[in-house]
Amino acid sequence: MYHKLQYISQGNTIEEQLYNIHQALDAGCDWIQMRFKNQTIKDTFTLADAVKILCEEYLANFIVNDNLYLAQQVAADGVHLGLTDMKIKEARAILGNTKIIGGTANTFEDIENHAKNGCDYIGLGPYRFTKTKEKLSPILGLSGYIAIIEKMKHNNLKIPVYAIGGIVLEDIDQLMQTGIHGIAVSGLITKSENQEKLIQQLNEKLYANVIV
Ligand SMILES: Cc1ncc(COP(=O)(O)OP(=O)(O)O)c(N)n1
Ligand SMILES: Cc1ncsc1CCOP(=O)(O)O
Ligand SMILES: [Mg+2]
Repeated sequence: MYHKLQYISQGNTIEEQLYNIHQALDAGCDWIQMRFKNQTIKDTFTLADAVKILCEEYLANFIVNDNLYLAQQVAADGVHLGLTDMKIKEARAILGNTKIIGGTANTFEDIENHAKNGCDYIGLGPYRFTKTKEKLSPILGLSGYIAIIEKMKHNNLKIPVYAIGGIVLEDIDQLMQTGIHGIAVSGLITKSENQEKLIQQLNEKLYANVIV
C-alpha cells in the first residue's frame, strides 16, 4: 500500500529545499516529492542528487516533479507528471513497470485516462486556493471530491487518489470519508512550527481506519 502522506518540497534555493526536506524527513515524512520550479538544470540535478541520498538514509520514497529524465538519472523511485507535462503513456513506456508514476487530475476523465495509460496514483486537485502553485485548475472543494470519487466507484475505477491544494489538518476527516487514499501537502508541513506533532496528527487521521 502506498503511504498516505506525501510532502511536496518548497524552497527557492538548493539550501532552502534541502533544509525543508531534511526537516520533513526528521519529523517523520516518508514520501518526498522534490518540486523545484524554474531553476537551472545544474542546480536541479545537484539538489536531486542530495535528496536521493537523504531519502535513502531515511528510507523514504523519492519522487521527482515534472522531469522524467532527472528521475531516471538519479534513480528516484518515480516521477509526478501534470496535465501539461510528459504524457503518462510515454513516461510508462520509457520507465517500464518498476518505477512509480503519478499524474495530476482535475476531473473524472483525467483519472480515467491516467489509469488507462499506466499511472500508479493520482494527485487530484486543487481542493482549495493555494499560493504554492500558480495557474491553478478549477477548485474542486469537498463537493468536487465527493462527485469524482462516487463516479470512480460507480465505474469500478480503482487507483489511489491523493487530495492536494491548500489542505490543512481539519480537512482530513471529511476528505478521507470521500474515499480518497491520502493527501499531498506542501505549505502545511513547510510552515509548521511543530512538524513532528503535525505529522503525527496527520497520520493518526489518515490511518484511522486502516486495519493492520
Ligand atoms: C501529488 C501531486 N499532485 C498534483 C501535483 C501538481 O502537478 P502539476 O499539475 O504538474 O503542477 P506542478 O507541481 O508541476 O506545478 C503534484 N505536483 N503532486
Ligand atoms: C502542486 C500543487 N498542485 C495543485 S495544488 C498544489 C500545491 C500544493 O501545495 P499546498 O499544500 O501548499 O497548497
Ligand atoms: Mg508539473
